Amino acid sequence: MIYTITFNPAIDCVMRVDDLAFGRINRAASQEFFFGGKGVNVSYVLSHLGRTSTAWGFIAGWTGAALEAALQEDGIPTGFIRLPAGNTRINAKLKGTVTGGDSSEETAVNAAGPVIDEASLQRFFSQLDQVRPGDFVILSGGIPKGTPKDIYARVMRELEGRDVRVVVDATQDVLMLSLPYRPFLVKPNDEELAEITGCDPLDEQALADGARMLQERGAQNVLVSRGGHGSLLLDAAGRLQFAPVIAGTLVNSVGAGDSTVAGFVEGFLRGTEAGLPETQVYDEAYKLAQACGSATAFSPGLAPAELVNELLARLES
Ligand SMILES: O=P(O)(O)OC[C@@]1(O)O[C@H](CO)[C@@H](O)[C@@H]1O
Repeated sequence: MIYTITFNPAIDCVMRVDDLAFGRINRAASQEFFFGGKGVNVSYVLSHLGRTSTAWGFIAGWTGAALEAALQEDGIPTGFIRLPAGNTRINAKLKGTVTGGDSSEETAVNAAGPVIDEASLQRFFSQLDQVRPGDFVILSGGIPKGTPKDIYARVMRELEGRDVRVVVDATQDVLMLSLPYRPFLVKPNDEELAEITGCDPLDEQALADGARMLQERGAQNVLVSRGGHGSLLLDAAGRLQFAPVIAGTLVNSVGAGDSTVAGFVEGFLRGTEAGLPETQVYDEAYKLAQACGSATAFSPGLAPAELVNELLARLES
């Protein structure tokens, strides 16, 4: 089983606004709602690829109830802990031109989200008893204010010795503190890696050094997404590869990184299930990761299966 864990899920309100300016009323040309948060997005992309995962994490209030109902309606099993107070956050994602500018940009305002109380955290830790050998646990996204920065590390400590592969998609201390527990995959983007290494901007050499540092500290596979510049993978077999971006038109970058994570996990499972040798398994995982990330970037929503397959075929040709 794959469990995605989103400590701070969100309803993403995506609005197209042209000539955006502070200090006045801006009118949106379009508005769409997506049920998200990083782990939830991973669950959605996995389901597009035909793989079942269970979405865990914390929800609150009417927004949380709406998110849970939507996932269930979309066939994604859930096991969220309901917090006693607050509401699951609504994140504003604005796309369009800013006054004075001529190119379209993406601006996000991510809300803080509800506080996770101690009793709910305890319930969550009891839930981890359900995780079995061979399972994947994907810890994705930011944590609400007041949640200890070593929370992902604590989850991993709890799962230690159970033959569980853990993926960590987090930033700064939350990521760094998880490394001694040997996460199967970490996926910082280049900006996050720059924050960690203190080296900005990162050229290819600095990116490679940063990835090696994360591996030396414990990560098994390190996948660094670089937006329009492609990505790099330092795999568990010690091979470093840079991949250029797949050609296409950017429609939406929200969730592209999460789609990359989903693709890597699904590709790893497909390769393993097919009995491929280790290095080929990572090659398959990396290709599907790229195809899924780009399929989301080129679509209004998350990685449609048809486009994923089309891009994968392009990478394989
Ligand atoms: O605040 P976090 O948890 O870092 O990021 C949350 C978020 O921006 O990540 C997803 C895209 O990756 C969105 O669905 C969501 O709004």
